[in-house]
Amino acid sequence: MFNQQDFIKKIAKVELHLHIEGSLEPELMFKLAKRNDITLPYASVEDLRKAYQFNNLQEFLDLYYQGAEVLQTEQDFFDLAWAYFETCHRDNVLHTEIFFDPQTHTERGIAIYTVINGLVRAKQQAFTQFGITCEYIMCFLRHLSQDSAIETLEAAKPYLKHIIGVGLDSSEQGHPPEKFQQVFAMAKQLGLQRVAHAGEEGPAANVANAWLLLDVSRIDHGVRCLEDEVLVKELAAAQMPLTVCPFSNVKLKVVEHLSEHPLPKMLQKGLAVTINSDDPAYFGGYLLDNLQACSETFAWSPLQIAQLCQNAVAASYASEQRKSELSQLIDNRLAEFS
Ligand SMILES: Nc1ncnc2[nH]cnc12
Ligand SMILES: [Zn+2]
Repeated sequence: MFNQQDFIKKIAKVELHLHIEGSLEPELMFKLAKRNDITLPYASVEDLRKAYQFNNLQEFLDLYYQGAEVLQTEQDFFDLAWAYFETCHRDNVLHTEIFFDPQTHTERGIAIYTVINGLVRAKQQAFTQFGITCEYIMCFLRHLSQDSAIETLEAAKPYLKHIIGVGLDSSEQGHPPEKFQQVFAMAKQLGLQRVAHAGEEGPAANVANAWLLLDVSRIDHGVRCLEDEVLVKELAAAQMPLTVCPFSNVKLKVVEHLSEHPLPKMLQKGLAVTINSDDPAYFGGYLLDNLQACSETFAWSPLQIAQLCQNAVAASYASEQRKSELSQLIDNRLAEFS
């Protein structure tokens, strides 16, 4: 008998919106705290999990930055990324483009090479052991200054071969894309891809300005673009990829319930939607869980699910050869189940 959940598990998947610091599960947080002699303000893993109730993005970010403090050594960053790659392998996520936030660590005195070396070692092992391909996207924290972002870009220059692009994350309210125009222009000059969180909590104008002023090739979240009909038409016509994160939007109260998520409307308008997990350790599930829950809630057909997976392949920064392999794997799985 056709089992849709099994189909979603087995189909080749690509993730384009995942913060590695947001994949830090409470168990690993406690393990690293112990290893680094840090006392967490929670008595147990259960206590910590109970604290994961958020009314908005900022409440989440406060806990997320606090949690990241257990990350101190290259081995810690390796262990963090390795745990995520193991989940990818389990769930058949075959290509992933991972955000990391160097300023969260350099502000605490951790060297950028400590972060990057640990992440790169995990990526190399994920390829040799699991055949998973991965790219890293370095995000600037928008609550910090553009000067700090420029300093970060300068510090990353020796490691640019490990970084496919730059992104923009953290508090959207009060920190619009135009604040980072110069550093994004510098990143473009260096040949880096550009993406930005926009229209998550902030207005549709942030989506338009990220596109226009930062010259991004993907919008992260973008759900609030729906408030501007002209913009929606332009995004759809250009097939600008939107990396939508359904569980995140529910946990951060962008929407009250998954059933109220605007995903069906976004698809109906012809937007280039992809499904992603954002910060799975904090939001209750990985890419597979997001896809399975959405497919149940919105009664998606196997063809629709395969199309969403193909959207992620098309929007990825993988090589053309890798894209073609991934696309073929998706088609094969669909053919097998039809
Ligand atoms: N959902 C999100 N929005 C903005 N910044 C983030 N950093 C980690 N997760 C984020
Ligand atoms: Zn995000």
